[in-house]
Amino acid sequence: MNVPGTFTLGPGDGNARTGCLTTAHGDVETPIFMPVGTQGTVKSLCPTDLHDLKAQIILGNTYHLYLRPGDELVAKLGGLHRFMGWDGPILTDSGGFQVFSLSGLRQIAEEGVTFSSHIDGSRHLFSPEKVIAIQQNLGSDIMMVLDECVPYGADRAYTEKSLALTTRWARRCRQAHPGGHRGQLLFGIVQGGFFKDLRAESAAQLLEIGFDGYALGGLSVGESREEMYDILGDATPLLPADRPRYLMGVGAPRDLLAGMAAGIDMFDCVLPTRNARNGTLFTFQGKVNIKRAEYREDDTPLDPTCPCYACQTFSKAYLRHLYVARELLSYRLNTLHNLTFFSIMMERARQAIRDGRFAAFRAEMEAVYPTDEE
Ligand SMILES: CNc1nc2c(CC[C@H]3O[C@@H](OC)[C@H](O)[C@@H]3OC)c3nc(N)[nH]c(=O)c3cc2[nH]1
Ligand SMILES: [Zn+2]
Repeated sequence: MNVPGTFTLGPGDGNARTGCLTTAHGDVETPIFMPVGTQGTVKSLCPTDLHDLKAQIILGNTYHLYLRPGDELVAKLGGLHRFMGWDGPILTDSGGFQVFSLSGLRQIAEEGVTFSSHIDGSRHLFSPEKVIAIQQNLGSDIMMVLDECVPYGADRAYTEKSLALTTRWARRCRQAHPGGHRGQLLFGIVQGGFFKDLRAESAAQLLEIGFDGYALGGLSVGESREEMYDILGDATPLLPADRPRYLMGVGAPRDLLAGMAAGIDMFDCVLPTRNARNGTLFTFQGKVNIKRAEYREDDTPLDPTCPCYACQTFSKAYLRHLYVARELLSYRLNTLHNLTFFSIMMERARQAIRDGRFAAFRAEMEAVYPTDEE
């Protein structure tokens, strides 16, 4: 078995590429979509469900798990893998994003960011050293550095100042986790807002520090699709080709396709799990809003080509009934299906890249997921 951090590139097609990332809990075939399991669970699913839908790696979140149940407790109970019963790879975000998006009363200083818990208002400090210690306690296979995800619309002066601090924090994270520690990998996060020269500066600074992988942060923060794609196209080639490239918080099917076309290897987004809970289901014939009256008497499966338990067992009429009745089973079946769709879509994308027909695959998918939609 390769040492954790080994990233072997497979066949490519244009800038799209396939690869294999070795982690301490197994290999990850890329490009990959990672289901979000913020509080130590992919909402409404068991680990066995995740294995059934061929999830290769899932996400946990430092901010949430630190506040509840506590990273020290999770460490005492054997780490996040044992705690949640998931034996595959886990990536945890540093919590930088959640501190800026969820908590109250934030103060940014050289030392780190001080914030109030969204749960009980208690005050906490996230320093680079602290978020590394938390992720080491959780035992995640891929850790993220502490960064400031610059808000959309921040001016150049703010972005520049934030970038300099974020780079100093990244350096401190690397010093706190020089590598090798139980095979836990550490990824840097490129910031720089929507200023291409600042993005280039950020990438160069992170490369000089040296990380196991590189993420594009500060995107999917409310910008237009063209603004995201503009930065994506410009910044991705600045990331080393021989290391994994991770686009944080992205995204819808069309955004995954655009990301892969630009050379991105890893994605995460709450879309499939969150949309499942509000009745929006993804199929290879397009999106289905299961609460619509047209499905009231529809005895056909959601997607006859889908191997998931929901599509193999129930009708649209039943899925609609569960949703309208707010039954818990609705969350579970809809989530099972949506994550199965994302998993199959990514498998088909990997095969299309290997076969040199990614452009055709992308066009086929965009025909049912048009770029002008929501
Ligand atoms: C949605 N758009 C978006 N999400 C983002 C996240 C959270 C993903 C994390 O948040 C949780 O999902 C909401 C997941 O835990 C995920 O873990 C990686 C980011 N995290 C960091 N550290 N830095 C960024 O610049 C950043 C940008 C994002 N843009
Ligand atoms: Zn299905």
